[in-house]
Amino acid sequence: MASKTGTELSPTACVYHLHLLCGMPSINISCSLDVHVSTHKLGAVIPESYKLVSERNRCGGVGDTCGRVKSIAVSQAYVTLATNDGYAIGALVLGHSLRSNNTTKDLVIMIAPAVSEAIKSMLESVFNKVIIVDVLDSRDSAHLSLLKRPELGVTFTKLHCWTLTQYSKCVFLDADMLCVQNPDDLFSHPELTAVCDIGWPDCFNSGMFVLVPSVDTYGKLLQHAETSGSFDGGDQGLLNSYFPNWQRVSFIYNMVASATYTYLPAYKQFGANAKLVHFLGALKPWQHRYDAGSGSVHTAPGYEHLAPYLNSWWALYNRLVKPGVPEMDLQRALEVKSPVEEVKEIEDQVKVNDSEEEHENTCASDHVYNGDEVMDESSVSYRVLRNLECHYECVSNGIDLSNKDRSGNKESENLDMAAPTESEVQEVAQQLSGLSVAHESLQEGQARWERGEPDYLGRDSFANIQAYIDSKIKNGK
Ligand SMILES: O=c1ccn([C@@H]2O[C@H](COP(=O)(O)OP(=O)(O)O[C@H]3O[C@H](CO)[C@@H](O)[C@H](O)[C@H]3O)[C@@H](O)[C@H]2O)c(=O)[nH]1
Ligand SMILES: [Mn+2]
Repeated sequence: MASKTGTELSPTACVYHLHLLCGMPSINISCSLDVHVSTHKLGAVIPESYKLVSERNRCGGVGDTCGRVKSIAVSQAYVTLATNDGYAIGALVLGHSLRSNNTTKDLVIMIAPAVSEAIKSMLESVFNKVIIVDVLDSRDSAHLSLLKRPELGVTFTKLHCWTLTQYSKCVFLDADMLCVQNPDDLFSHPELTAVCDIGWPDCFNSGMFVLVPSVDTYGKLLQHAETSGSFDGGDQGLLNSYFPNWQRVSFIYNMVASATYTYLPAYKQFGANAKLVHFLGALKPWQHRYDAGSGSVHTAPGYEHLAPYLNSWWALYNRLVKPGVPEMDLQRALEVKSPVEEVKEIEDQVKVNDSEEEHENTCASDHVYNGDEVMDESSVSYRVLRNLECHYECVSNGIDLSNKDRSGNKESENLDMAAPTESEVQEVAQQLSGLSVAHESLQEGQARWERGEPDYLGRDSFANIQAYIDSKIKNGK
């Protein structure tokens, strides 16, 4: 607990003070504010009506024995959000990971009424406060569909964190984050401090941000949402347009796990400093399959680089969360959502070709990913991307496709498998906006990388680079 002494209380400090004094929900804080904002100073007599300060109040120390204001608790908290049981499980692991890294801050979770009783009581054992909030929804399907994440409208609910005026400062954390080192030094930063978004670094990623709760800011944010909306349909677009002068802190405070492989040397150099890891994207840690036999996570293809973090997440989950939640509730909470169902279906359908020789000459991957999504095998997009991926892998394996007759050999047979028409290719390339490479040579790939274009297909993943190096070594090149 930090405390402030010897100065006149600022209006905001008074708000905290009153919250601390009025630890009882029956007190209507808002109608008391006007009086106390202007009259309370350190040493001032606390009116009878507010002598409710209790020894049990964890912030404590606000009044002396004569009922005078002695100090003002300025407590700080990490805040997260879970509108359903799945994210609540994520939040439980996040909470444990913060505690196991010895945070000195309070932990607060905002939940929607949809969170089940069993999981709610588990949350109460980990978080200092469990607050039930109304779900705010942007209902902006147009923008959200650009993000391909229709479910993210509810992330507007995050805005409620500005109403937590009993805290002088908060750090909001997405429920899909994991603390790997103590990040408490974040609290020395002002509102609004955050980390660059990896997709558009002029924007911040709203998975972690430092905020100063204020009913006034909350109202203005809601107003901003109403008048200007959000350019991405979620909270991130709204917050970025409301806080254009945000301050940047290091990527280690919101290390987007899926980005680590796009700049591997930097990851190797700085990755060990990470304090908060963020499993951004459609497939969350609790949606990966954990294999109790091997004690490790079966990472979906394309997510292999996340294995160390996913294993840490599952270790905490297995040790501290799973034993405390009834099996039935857990099953419902971890109910695998569509992306994983699709992964399983595709995995079951695909016959993995183990033959070493065939492996060299044909495509190594069994699935096609567009970013986070596993695609429907029958779709045009699937066939186009499959074609691109086959091409890439043949190139990676040192197979020169440029002079081959596409109908007369094995690798080209594979390449042309269900080959899409030219217009289909164009259509999908357009859909992927920015991915204009139909068939890419290594040089083109390098140029794309140097232009900083997003690696939608994960072509530059470490696994692919390694396969390429291995094939070169094998071929003595
Ligand atoms: O149904 C939902 C969806 C989200 N959340 C909460 O909102 C957060 C954000 O959603 P998430 O699925 O983690 O989004 P990201 O994949 O991280 O996507 C990005 O885009 C979102 C929408 O702008 C931002 O909220 C994120 O911070 C940003 O990282 C979650 O962690 C939860 O805390 C829920 O409680 N219920
Ligand atoms: Mn997130």
